[in-house]
Amino acid sequence: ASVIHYPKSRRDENAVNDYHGSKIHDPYVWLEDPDSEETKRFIEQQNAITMPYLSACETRENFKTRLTEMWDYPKYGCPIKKGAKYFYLHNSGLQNQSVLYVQDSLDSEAQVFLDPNKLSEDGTVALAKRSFSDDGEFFAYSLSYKGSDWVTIKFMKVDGQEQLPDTLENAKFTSMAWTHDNRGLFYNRYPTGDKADGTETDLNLNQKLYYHVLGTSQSDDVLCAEFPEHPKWSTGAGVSDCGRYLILTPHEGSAPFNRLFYCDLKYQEGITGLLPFVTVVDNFDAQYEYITNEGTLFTFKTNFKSPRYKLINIDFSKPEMENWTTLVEEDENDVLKWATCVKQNFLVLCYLHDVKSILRLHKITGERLMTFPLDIGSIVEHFGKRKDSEIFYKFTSFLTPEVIYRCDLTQEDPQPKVFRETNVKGFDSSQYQTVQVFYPSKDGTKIPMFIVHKKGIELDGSHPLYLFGYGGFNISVTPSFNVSRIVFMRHLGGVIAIPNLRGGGEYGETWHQAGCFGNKQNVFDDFQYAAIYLTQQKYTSPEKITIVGGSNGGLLVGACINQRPELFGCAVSHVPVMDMLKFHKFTIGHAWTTDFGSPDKEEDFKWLIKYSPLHNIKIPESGAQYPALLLLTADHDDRVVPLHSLKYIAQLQHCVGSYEKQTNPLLIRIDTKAGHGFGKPTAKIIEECSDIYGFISRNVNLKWQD
Ligand SMILES: O=C([C@@H]1CCCN1C(=O)CCn1c(=O)c(-c2ccccc2)nc2ccccc21)N1CCCC1
Repeated sequence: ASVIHYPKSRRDENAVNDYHGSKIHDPYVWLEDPDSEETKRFIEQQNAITMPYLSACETRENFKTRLTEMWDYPKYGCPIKKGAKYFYLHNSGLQNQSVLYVQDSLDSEAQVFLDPNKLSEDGTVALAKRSFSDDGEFFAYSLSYKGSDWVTIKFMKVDGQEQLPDTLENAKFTSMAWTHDNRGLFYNRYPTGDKADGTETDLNLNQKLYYHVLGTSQSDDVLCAEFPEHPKWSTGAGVSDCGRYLILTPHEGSAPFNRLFYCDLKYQEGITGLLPFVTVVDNFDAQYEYITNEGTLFTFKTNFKSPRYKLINIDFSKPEMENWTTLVEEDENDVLKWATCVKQNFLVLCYLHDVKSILRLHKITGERLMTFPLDIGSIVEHFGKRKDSEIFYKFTSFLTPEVIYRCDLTQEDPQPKVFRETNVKGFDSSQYQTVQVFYPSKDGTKIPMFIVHKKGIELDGSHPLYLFGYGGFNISVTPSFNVSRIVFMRHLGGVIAIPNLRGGGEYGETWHQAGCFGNKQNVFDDFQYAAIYLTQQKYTSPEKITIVGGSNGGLLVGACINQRPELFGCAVSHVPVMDMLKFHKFTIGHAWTTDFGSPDKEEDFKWLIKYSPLHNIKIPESGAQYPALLLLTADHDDRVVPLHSLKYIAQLQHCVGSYEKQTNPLLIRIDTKAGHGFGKPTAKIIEECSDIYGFISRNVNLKWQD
């Protein structure tokens, strides 16, 4: 492979920080300023070697052509009923953004209601959240620009699809909850500096709850809740199904724990200032998620003394814990993922059983009525409200694009029916198979893993393998349909492996905690032992393995190539967290201490310094080298700011780039008008995928198979 000459970048040898007595160098600290000429030049120099390298990958164009063809299939969201109309998202195939349609009934002519593609020529304006007033008269929606977490809230009158002038800026991580008198809506805002466009790295603190009265200007919005003594708290709020109560559930971090307050809006003469809240739960020991209420009797989904979650009832007329009752007990194996009340007195509950979805119908009084028939896979979307008599849900799996089911609960024995089913032209799922295995990690813990591949392959160690991991924040990696992975299997002979690493939510809060704080190394071990297992079982061999992860999964990749470079031939790390000593200093990074711990605490620092990717780069022992590495980030990523990737690649190229055995490339791709991933236009996704699989093919020596 041609040796790459990496740009030389300034190292500030005076930049040293003291952490609990340890002196830690930070030579690329100057890369933390996104607006400096030096940082901009660094980015230009890196892209100047990366983009030509990626364009030269010979399979790239084949991959892009085939990916574009296969991607071009219609995608639908579940219909949602608002007032007397139905609304649903639809993408004809290659549109940059999905379009919101409206129809008077499920089988009547649909019209475009809101087309985000009209809001930018390159598709970088995305529709984030949607919120209809309870009677469906008004519609609020938030727009995200260039991939940033910042959103602008806009309003429409549904009849006549009339755009209203109201515009709310500086919202982020925001609720959008209408009062049932249609007078206005609750939302969240952060105080901002002079720039809040997603390229700034300023900390997001002191989120406040406001009430916007329709027809007024944002400067008149009413401040309803704030916690000046707790700057890290979020102030997300919701309005109860009956419209009478405002439920406030502050979070302090990313863990499934929140406080619980409410305000009885009935006794508010309008909303004119800070609201009086009644405290129900005043600690972060558990999560309480509003499901529904009947008068003062409230149902919550909780992990209080139930790590796999359960449903409880709290009567707000006597909210003390000793009066709480259990409506649906915690299951002894399965994790309760969501619950919704439909048709007044039914509950639909969705569980995860060994990483596969299960859907059940219960009476509102708790007892189970039936389990819906369902294939092996995931329920990824659902819609059904207390006042509706039907529920829609979307199923997907590794080899099933998507099926939307409708279940009409007015029937005696309700049977779900296929409402919409999409096929991908040129893809014959019968040629492939999915298996689930349970392999031992370093400490012997059995870890579930899905393996997807063409039927009939020889287990001779010859197959290129795409190993994807996440492992944190209580997020479950469940089966999903991914066209680029289908192309990798179909045209590059690839095998896909998805281990469900500790730190995720696959087995509830115990599984999550097993990958947090001082247990974080379990996540890296689980991933490394997945590669060892797949090599031992002769699916593949080390030089043919590509490990892939994004965000917290990008940290996983960074840590694993530092710790065990000899296990993998290639690595792709998307928008990763790499500086574990400073992550809490930028944007919303402070909320991640609930998984990572805090560098400001001595005990936590001791764990963090041991695996922090930026601080554990070294020449591999015994003649090994780093896998071929492609890092990806973007200028408007304000979830995980690009400085993590910039500092990591600078340090890696400096320490390892000129090591004579390091013939694998160590590259970074910095995109523009893009962010952490949410809302990315189809065109950008296809370009990025083509670059990634071209990079993998070139470094794992794959040939295109027609
Ligand atoms: O993106 C992430 C993690 C994991 C998934 C969600 N996530 C987040 O950081 C979630 C971002 N996020 C928040 O952090 C908070 C919040 C605000 C103030 C106080 C507490 C929480 N509220 C949110 C509300 C809606 C959507 C996202 C929200 N990471 C990037 C890398 C490491 C973790």
